[in-house]
Amino acid sequence: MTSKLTFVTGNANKLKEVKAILSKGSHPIEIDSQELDIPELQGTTQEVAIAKCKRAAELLGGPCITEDTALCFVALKGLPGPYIKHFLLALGHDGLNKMLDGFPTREAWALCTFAYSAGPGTEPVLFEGRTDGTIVPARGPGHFGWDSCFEPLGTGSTYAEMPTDQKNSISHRYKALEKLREYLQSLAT
Ligand SMILES: O=c1[nH]c(=O)c2ncn([C@@H]3O[C@H](COP(=O)(O)OP(=O)(O)OP(=O)(O)O)[C@@H](O)[C@H]3O)c2[nH]1
Ligand SMILES: [Mg+2]
Repeated sequence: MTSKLTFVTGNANKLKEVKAILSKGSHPIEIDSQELDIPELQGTTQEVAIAKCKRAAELLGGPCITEDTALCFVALKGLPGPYIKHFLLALGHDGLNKMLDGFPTREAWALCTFAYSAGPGTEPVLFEGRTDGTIVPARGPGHFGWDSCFEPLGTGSTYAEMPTDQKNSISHRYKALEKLREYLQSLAT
């Protein structure tokens, strides 16, 4: 990939993880970032991702990637999903836990949806990554969203308690980015 790929996001924590993940591996990818204020559609995670990426490419006038993260509760049939940002802001970690009191399961999955646009007027391509886990009372530093109350299956730690490299090797974001990396490599060959 000659010119750097632009990641349109307003989230510094996401950007840090995306740079760390894409800089590794046999075909490292360097990215630039642009913070554009793009209204987020209501709809499925795929609809939200496609609409955001289309708008980002139009505003940029060129190719870009965007990312949407959803935190989906099994007991709530996948909600809050792409609306987790608003639930977290309103309820905090305790509130997210309390939402599940009285339900038979505290299982959840983190879903990351990257969208790649080749430029304005083109249909974005989606790459999804999913990590299953459980919603738990917050443990670990609280500097990234709901990381401290999501415990990936079989790890015994929340994302927040994990060393960065460990999270970046099992996360929803890592899984989605590996699919995006493969796709970008196929474009380059
Ligand atoms: O604990 C976390 N671990 C993660 O790995 C993670 N990835 C995203 N998030 C948060 O979940 C919401 C998604 O909303 P989101 O995808 O629209 O992000 P955003 O609006 O912050 O950025 P962007 O849309 O400009 O890219 C936002 O509150 C993000 O902070 C995470 N929280
Ligand atoms: Mg957003």
